[in-house]
Amino acid sequence: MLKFTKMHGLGNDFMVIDLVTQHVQLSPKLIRQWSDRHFGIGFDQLLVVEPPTDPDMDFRYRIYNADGGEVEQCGNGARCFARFVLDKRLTQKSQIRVQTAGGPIVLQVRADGQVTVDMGAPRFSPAEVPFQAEAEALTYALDIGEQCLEVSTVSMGNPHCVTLVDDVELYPVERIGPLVESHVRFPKRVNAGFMQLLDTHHARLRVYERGAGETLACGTGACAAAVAGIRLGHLKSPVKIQLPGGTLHIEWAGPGQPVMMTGPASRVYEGQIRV
Ligand SMILES: N[C@@H](CCC[C@H](N)C(=O)O)C(=O)O
Repeated sequence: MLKFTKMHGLGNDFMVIDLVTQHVQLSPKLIRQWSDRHFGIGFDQLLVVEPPTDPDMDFRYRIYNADGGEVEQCGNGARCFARFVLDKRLTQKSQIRVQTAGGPIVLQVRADGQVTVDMGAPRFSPAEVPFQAEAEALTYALDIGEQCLEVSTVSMGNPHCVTLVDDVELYPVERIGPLVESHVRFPKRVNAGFMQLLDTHHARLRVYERGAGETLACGTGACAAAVAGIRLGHLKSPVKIQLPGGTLHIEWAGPGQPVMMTGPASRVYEGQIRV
């Protein structure tokens, strides 16, 4: 029997497993079975806690989308990761340094229970996103067949494409999201964010996530949207990003500086599954 914890960050939900004290052979097929909302446990991402391979880090954090693919980063998951390792007494540190495939991040659980994550510095060069473009620019014209979108691309460890829209509730995210997610100019596919500006410190966002579909919240998506809005001169730090599942607070001092994300992390239940 494999023990797991079901958690969520603003409704972006996770199965979290401790592979410091347990062992399981993961496969894309097994992850797809577990993620199924009718025949499995149901989640947007599987989060795995492992011992670090880098001695400067406290843990290694691995992330798998509902489609079974391993990805580089997950912001809402990072906050749940912090709660999980403290609740399971895998650490007693107040600042937790975590190794991810998208680069190191630092987690801090605050006295009010909210978690602040230093997500590292965003990257913009097309090669780092990755995105096919001749040169780096603030926006790019992305031809999706039926229309051309003006998009910003950002790597938060994982790839993001942010489009400004007039009304995010009315915007057809379910139709346009998949066209952006699997656009040929994103060789690793992309998380497609659609942002409506409200004022200089406040925006609404919906994200069609790579490998998971539209979720109630995307932490790295909120960071990427805030960063894109600041770079374009529409937003100023700190920024509140309002997602369908709730609000995240994002701070960014500018190029080369880390993005700080603050929000909640909730435990739903403890479970075990036969493997
Ligand atoms: N929900 C996450 C992002 C999860 C990974 C993403 N779908 C990807 O493929 O990069 C978040 O909160 O950041």
